[in-house]
Amino acid sequence: MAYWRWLIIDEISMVNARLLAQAEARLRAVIPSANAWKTAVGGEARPFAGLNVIFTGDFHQLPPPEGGYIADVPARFKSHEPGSKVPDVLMNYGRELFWSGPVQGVVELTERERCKDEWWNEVVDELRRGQLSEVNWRYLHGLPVENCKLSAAERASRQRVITGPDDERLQMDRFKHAVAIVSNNDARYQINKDRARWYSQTACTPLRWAAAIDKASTPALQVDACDKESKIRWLQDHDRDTGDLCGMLPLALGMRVALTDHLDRSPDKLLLRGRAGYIHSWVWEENDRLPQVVYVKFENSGHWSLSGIDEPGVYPIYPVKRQWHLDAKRKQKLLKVTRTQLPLTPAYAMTAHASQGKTLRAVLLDLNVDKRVDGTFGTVAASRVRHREDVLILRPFPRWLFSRGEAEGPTLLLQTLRGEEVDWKNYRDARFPSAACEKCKQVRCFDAFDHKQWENIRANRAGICMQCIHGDDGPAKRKISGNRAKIFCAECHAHKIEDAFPRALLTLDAGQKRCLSCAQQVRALTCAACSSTKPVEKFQATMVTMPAESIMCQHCQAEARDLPRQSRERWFTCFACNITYAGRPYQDEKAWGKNQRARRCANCVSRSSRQEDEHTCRNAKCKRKWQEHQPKGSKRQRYCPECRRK
Ligand SMILES: Nc1ncnc2c1ncn2[C@@H]1O[C@H](COP(=O)(O)OP(=O)(O)OP(=O)(O)O)[C@@H](O)[C@H]1O
Repeated sequence: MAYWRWLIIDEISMVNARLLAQAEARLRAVIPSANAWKTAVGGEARPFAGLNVIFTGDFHQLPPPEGGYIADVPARFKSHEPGSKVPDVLMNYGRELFWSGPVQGVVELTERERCKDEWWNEVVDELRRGQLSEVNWRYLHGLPVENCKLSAAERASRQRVITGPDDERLQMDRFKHAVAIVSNNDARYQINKDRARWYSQTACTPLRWAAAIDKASTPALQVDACDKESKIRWLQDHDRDTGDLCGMLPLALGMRVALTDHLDRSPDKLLLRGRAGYIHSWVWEENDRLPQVVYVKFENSGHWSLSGIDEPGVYPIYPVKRQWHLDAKRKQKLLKVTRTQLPLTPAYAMTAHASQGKTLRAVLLDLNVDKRVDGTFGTVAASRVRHREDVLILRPFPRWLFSRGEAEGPTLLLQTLRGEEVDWKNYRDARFPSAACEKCKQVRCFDAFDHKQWENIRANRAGICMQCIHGDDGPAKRKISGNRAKIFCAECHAHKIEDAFPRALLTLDAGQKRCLSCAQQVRALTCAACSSTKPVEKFQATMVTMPAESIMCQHCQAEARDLPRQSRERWFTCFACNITYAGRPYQDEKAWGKNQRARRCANCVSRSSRQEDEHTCRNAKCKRKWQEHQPKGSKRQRYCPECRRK
């Protein structure tokens, strides 16, 4: 390692930020300081100890399942508050290697070599951008497309979603052994077992099950979860949780299997994890749980052959021992189990993560995935083949799953690596609107205000941050779980999140909406009651956040309040904020005449009028509201103090 000069890391999108940080630190620790390239002119160690590192990959492909995505925007670009806490230091360090300088330069490959099918490449591109078009979605499903001028043959070739289990294309040779690409390991494990059974039936060859032998360590034996039923359950868990060894491994002669571990790294054989082959033969006594050895003939194996085995490309696979933990999610893992099993799995299904980087002869896709699955699943799974004819989609899928837009992190990272200027202030304003707290006067991000206070700010009124309300003991931030879709501001031409807009201005048509910071810059307003344009000082602060037809100057407000109730056709006083506006309330005609609570302005319409620590009595005859602080964890009182006494 002391003489290494180059390090090449492929599929960088799947390397997690924490692992990259650990690798970088390790290199600096092990490479001797005597190496001239390790230290810079100033004497400090260079990143990666001065090695030349080449990263290859595409950040618009799948992110790592855990450990932090390198292409996620680092915390320092998101926060308005200098010195705010970084959630995971190691993860942040790994990200910064890419975002702040050590990675210099980027080379972009723009030509597609794997697939020359123009239409399929167009579909893959749309999936990559998270903008699958309606037309292509309809073609994939074989649905009619308006004004389609394609030939019947072309349209048929574009229908990749199968019509059902009887679809003739499933009987084609290439799809009989084709691998199914799925989104998670549970689905992969189940499909592998089902298709192994199906293979043994269609090939008329007996299916045998190799059952893993699990030996629990003493600490594991002492916990309750180590009884007989649990051991049977372990055999059903998928192999990623159990040391990459299957619990029940179906085996049949001629069945397609893949390695779950690196077996032989010699350059002629390269029997690495994921390498597929067919079961050639085995040595397996009738009553044994496991075979003594399974011989696998590997695909594209060249001409090597082992001594004692005549047929080229055949390799003996023996059972191996691997350790796994019952408490794998804990930091200090204690409950160790040792499993003995063959390092093989049926090669009929793989996760999209495992497929990334591979070129496959034919694939079966399941695109009807959970909405939490990363949007890039589609592009990774669909781009493994050379022609559209090599893909079949197993069931219909909704278009919205792949039309949720592309992740912003990879695009911004690419801009940064290209050396382009990124407007970080604009980025922060669009995603993390901020405001000054009325009490401490510090500019805080919107999640530092509770919902009620932020609603005040959205209506251009004063708001107090959570820290000033609760002190150091209370929560400093609230959890934001709203819609993160961006809305276009007609004034500053930026796409911003909903929280950056006054609630009232969101009722306007698209193209007329104005964000809060643009609304605050308005210097003159026109009163809808007297039609005169006056400086903004002549209006209440909240008027800048209202649509033109609701704006009323202070003079007209005072006049309106002196008028009799009957004249309220042209103005109203909001029940929640007690401000008089021109026009009619946001509520529908029927409600506003009868129910004064419904008489709310567009800023207050969906805001709860519930006070902090306010409760409504459960007693149907009482329904009284009372205020009482009920700490978390204590028994919740559902009846008011008076009903409790009764
Ligand atoms: N210069 C080339 N000439 C001909 N074919 C090529 C060339 N480069 C790549 N290919 C073909 O494209 C296939 C995919 O290439 P490669 O694995 O390098 O792509 P990739 O960019 O890593 O894709 P991904 O990251 O999506 O897996 C190769 O298996 C090869 O068949």
